[in-house]
Amino acid sequence: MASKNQNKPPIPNFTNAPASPSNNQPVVDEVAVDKRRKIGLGKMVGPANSGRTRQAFSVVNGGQENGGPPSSAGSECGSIEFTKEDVEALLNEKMKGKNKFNLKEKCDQMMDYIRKLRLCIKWFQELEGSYLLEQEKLRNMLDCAERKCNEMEVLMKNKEEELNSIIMELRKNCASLHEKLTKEESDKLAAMDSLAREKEARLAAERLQTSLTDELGKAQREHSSASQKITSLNDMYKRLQEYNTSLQQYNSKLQTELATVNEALKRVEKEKAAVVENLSTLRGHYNALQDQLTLTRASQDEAMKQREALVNDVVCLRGELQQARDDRDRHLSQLEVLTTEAVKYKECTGKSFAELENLSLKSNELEARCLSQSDQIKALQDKLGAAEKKLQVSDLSAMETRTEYEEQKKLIHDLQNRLADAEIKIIEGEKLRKKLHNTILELKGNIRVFCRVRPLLADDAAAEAKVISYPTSTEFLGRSIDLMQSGQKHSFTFDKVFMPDASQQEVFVEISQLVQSALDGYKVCIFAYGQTGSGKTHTMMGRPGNPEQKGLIPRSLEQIFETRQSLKSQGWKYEMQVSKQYYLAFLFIFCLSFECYVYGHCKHMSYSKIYL
Ligand SMILES: Nc1ncnc2c1ncn2[C@@H]1O[C@H](COP(=O)(O)OP(=O)(O)OP(=O)(O)O)[C@@H](O)[C@H]1O
Repeated sequence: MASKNQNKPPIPNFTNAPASPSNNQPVVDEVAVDKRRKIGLGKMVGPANSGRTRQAFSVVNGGQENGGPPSSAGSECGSIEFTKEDVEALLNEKMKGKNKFNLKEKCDQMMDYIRKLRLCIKWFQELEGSYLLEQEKLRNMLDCAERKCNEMEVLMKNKEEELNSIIMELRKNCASLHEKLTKEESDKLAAMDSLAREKEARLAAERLQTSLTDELGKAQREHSSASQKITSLNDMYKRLQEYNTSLQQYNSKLQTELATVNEALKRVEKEKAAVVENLSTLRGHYNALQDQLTLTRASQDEAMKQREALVNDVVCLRGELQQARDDRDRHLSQLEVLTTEAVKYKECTGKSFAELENLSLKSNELEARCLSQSDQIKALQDKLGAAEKKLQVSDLSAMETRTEYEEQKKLIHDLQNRLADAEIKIIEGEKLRKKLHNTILELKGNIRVFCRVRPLLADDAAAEAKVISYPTSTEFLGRSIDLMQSGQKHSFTFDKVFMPDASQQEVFVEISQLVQSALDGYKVCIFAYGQTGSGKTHTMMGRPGNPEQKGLIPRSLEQIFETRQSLKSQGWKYEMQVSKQYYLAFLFIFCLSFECYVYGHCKHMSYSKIYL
C-alpha cells in the first residue's frame, strides 16, 4: 500500500472547481481506471477495464506533449487522460494571441481553456472518488483485519490460558511424579531390603533344608540298617525256634528209646527171674545153665555195658539236652534282648518316623514358604522392574530437567555476566556522569549567586512594587533585575533571578544539582544572605509541614535520603552525621548556611567526607 501511495501523482487543489456538465459517468470512470492502471493501482475499486484504448491528453491537444498548452479537446473527454506534466502545462498555460484586442479569439481561447480545466477537474474528482472508494475498501479491510486480529488475540489469550493451565497441570504432575519417584525409590529400597532379607531367610531355610535332608538320609539309613537287623534277628529267631523244635523232637525220641530200653531191661530181669527159677529147677541143668549163666552174665555184662553205654548216652544226651536247653535259654535270653532291642529299634524307628514326618512336614512348610517367597520374589521383581522402568522414565525426565537446569544455569550465568558488565558500565557511566555533572557545574561557575525576589506582603507599601523591574532582553532574561532609586536605575546581574511567583520547587531545581554534586563527593556550601524579612528562612526552611512550601534544607535532606536508598542496590553505603560544632553553628546560622558530613563508600569506590 505504501508503494501505491508513493506512486500517486500530486493532486492539485481543484476541489472547488465546478464539475463539467458535459462529462458522463462511464467515461470518467474509464479515465480513472486507466489512470489507476497507469500509476499502478490495478486493484482499486471501480469498473473493470473495458479494453478500449485511450488517448493521452497531449494527443488530444494536438501532439503538444511537453509544456504546450492543450488545444480544444472536443467533447470526447472519455478518451482523455491527464499526466502531471499535462496538468502543470494546463495550469501554466498562458493566453496566446497576437492581437490583444481580438476579444473573440481571446474569448474562444478562454472557453477552450475553461473546458480543459473542467475536464481536468472532472478527472481529478473521479480520481478522488476512486481514491475514496479505495480508501473505504482499505478501511473495511483494515476493520476486518482488526476484527480478525482481535479474534486472534482472544484466541491467543484463551490458548495462553489453556497453556498456562496445562503448564500448571504439568508442573503439578511433575511434582506428583517427583513425590511418586521418591516414594517409589523408598519402596524400592524397602523392597530391596526385604528381598535381601528374604534371600538370607531363603538361604538359611535352604541350609536348614539340606541339614534336615542329611539328617533324614542318616535316619533313613539307620532305619534301613535297623530293619535289616530286625529281619536278621527274626531269621535267627526262626532258626532258633526250628532248632529248639528239632531238639525237642530229639529229646522225645531219646525218651522213647529210654522207655524201650527200660522195657527191655524189665524183660531181661523177668527173663533172669525165669532163668533163676529155671536154675533151681534146672540145677541139673546147672552146668549148662552155669554156662548159660555165665553166658547170660556175659550177656548181662554186655547188657550192663550196653546199659551203661546207654546211660552214658542218656547222660550225654541229657548233657546235650541240657546244653541245648541252655543254648535255648541263652538264645531265648538273646531273643528277649534282641526283642527288647527290636522294640527299642522299633521305638527309635517310630521316633525317627515321627521326626521324619515332622521333618517332612517342616520341609513341606519350608517348601511352601519357599514357593510363596519365590512368588513374593517374583512379584517384587515385577515391582522392581516396573519401578526400574519408572525410574528410567523419571531418570529421563530428571535428565531433561537437568539439561533445562543446565540451560537455566547457563542463562543465569550469562545474565550474571551481563549484569556484571552492566554494573561495570553503570559504575563507569556513574563516574562519567559525575565527571560531566561536575564539569557542567564548573562551567556554570563554581561560585554562583542566585537572587530571589519575595512577593510583596500586606505590610509592604504598594509603591515599592514599582522599584524592581526585570529586563526582558534575551541577554538578561531571567538573570538580571533593575532597581529604581531616586529616579536612577541600578542594574544587577546574577546567575539566575527567581521572580516573586517562583515556587520553592523551582528554586530547589537549581539547588538539587549542587546536592547531587555533594553526593558525588564534591564539597558544596549553600547559604542565604539578605536583609531582615527578605525571605531567607522561607527559602531555606520554608514550612516543612506543608509539602508545597518546604524549603531547600528539607528538600535537600529528602534528596540525600532518596539517593542513599536508591544507591543501596548498587552497593553504596552512606553514613551521615551532623557534628556538634556544626550543629551549634547550624543553630546560629542555619538561615545562612547548612553544613553536614556525608560519608559514602561503595564496593567499587569510596570517599570519606562531603560537605553540604
Ligand atoms: N517567596 C516568598 N513567598 C511568600 N512569602 C514569603 C516569601 N519570602 C518571604 N516571605 C514571607 O516574608 C516574611 C519574612 O520572611 P523570612 O522570615 O523568611 O525573612 P528572613 O529573611 O528570614 O527574616 P529575618 O532575617 O528577620 O529572619 C515571612 O512572613 C515569609 O512568609
